[in-house]
Amino acid sequence: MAKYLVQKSGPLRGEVTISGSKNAVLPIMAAAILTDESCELTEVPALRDVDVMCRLLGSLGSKVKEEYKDNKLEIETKDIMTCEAPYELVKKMRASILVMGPLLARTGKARIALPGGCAIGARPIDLHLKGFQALGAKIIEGHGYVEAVADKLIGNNVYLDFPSVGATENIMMAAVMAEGITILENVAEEPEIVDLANFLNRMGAKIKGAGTDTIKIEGVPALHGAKHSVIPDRIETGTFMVAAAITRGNVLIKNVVPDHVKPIIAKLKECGAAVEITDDGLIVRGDVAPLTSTDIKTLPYPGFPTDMQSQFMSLLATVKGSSIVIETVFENRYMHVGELNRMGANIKIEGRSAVIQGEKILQGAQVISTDLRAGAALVLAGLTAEGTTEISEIYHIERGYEKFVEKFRGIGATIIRVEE
Ligand SMILES: CC(=O)N[C@H]1[C@@H](OP(=O)(O)OP(=O)(O)OC[C@H]2O[C@@H](n3ccc(=O)[nH]c3=O)[C@H](O)[C@@H]2O)O[C@H](CO)[C@@H](O)[C@@H]1O
Ligand SMILES: C=C(OP(=O)(O)O)C(=O)O
Repeated sequence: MAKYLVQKSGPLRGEVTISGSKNAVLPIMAAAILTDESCELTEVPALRDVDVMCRLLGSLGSKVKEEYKDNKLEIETKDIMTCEAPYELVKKMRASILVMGPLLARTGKARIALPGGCAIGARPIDLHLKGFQALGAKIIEGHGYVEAVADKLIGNNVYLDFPSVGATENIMMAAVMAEGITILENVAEEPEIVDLANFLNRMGAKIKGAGTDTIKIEGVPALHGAKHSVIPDRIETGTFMVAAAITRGNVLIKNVVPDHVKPIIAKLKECGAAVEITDDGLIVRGDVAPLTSTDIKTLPYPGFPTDMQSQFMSLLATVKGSSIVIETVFENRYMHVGELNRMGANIKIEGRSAVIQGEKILQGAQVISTDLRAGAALVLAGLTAEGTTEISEIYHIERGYEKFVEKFRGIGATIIRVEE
């Protein structure tokens, strides 16, 4: 099993370039099976999750040409060989469920292993299924699998109980070739939804309103191949922004969309960091003033992203004053707290809230990365901790960060990956 060894690193300085977005590329890859023509994707991050999606699409019948060196992917799905996403792949990556909408749209059938919960919450898929049902699909559950079947999908109005990112994407992909008009209300407004809608529209879909709470889809008979460049990863951006602040450094972060990280910019400024938007990207400085506490509540976009909660908590553990973090999106996203406390942080959990007493001198320790962002938070904490932080189960981190160690080393961090 591989591990990261992180040493206290002093102020990080220099430039880092952000990769394409994991959460945008995964649904876009799934959408590529909606056509029998070839789709070409660029700015594809070389990640474990992308690998799993390539394997899943391959098992469904796609020919996937990976040019990881150039961050390119070509996906061609002349025929769908099977409509099933097996447990073997779904258990490796929950986002495997995103093939359900496209399979249903293209073949009238999708059978997917139920993903179950994970380290951050129960994560049911009831809203995805309700949407498919509204479009005319019959849902059958049993033996750990869920199946959706429809002779024909027909446009309908769907109101989501919660603006779920995955449900918005899955239902949108199911509806693009349904007969008539579909109106999706109370949907997620994340930039990744907009990127997916832009890709689908390039394939010939008729989608309006992505990025707002209401999306209108006019069904079309078929989609064709398209080329698309994936948006930069706003969570990777945020992670390096916090890295600059927590080490009291000065880092230029390139290939970013500043609008996508507005809530992170706002919170870093509240803490006393300086953030400057330039033509080249974002310059984040943690060395201009003493950093102080702030409160955070995670919310669907454009609120503060849950995927940045743990990384920000590492920062709050080191600044002057006490902070409150409230996690409203996932019911159990505090697995990193125990590990941060083992490094000397003082964080108490009360239901969905965490109270952080700051200004702690963190100490390196052996810690476990329980999920992707928890792992990133431990790397950030390790950069300021006395001695060595040994992080295990880093496969979680490598699910979603491309060249993580290389990028950190490029701005002066002392971090190595070791194989045991
Ligand atoms: C691959 C991907 O894009 N992953 C992101 C996506 O996950 P994902 O799409 O799984 O997240 P959702 O927005 O669906 O989940 C948000 C909340 O809604 C609940 N829910 C969701 C669907 C459903 O049918 N029923 C239900 O109750 C979930 O349990 C959770 O509490 O958005 C999350 C919220 O921004 C991010 O943390 C993930 O990084
Ligand atoms: C929770 C995340 O991803 P996933 O939905 O793939 O588990 C994440 O990217 O932080």
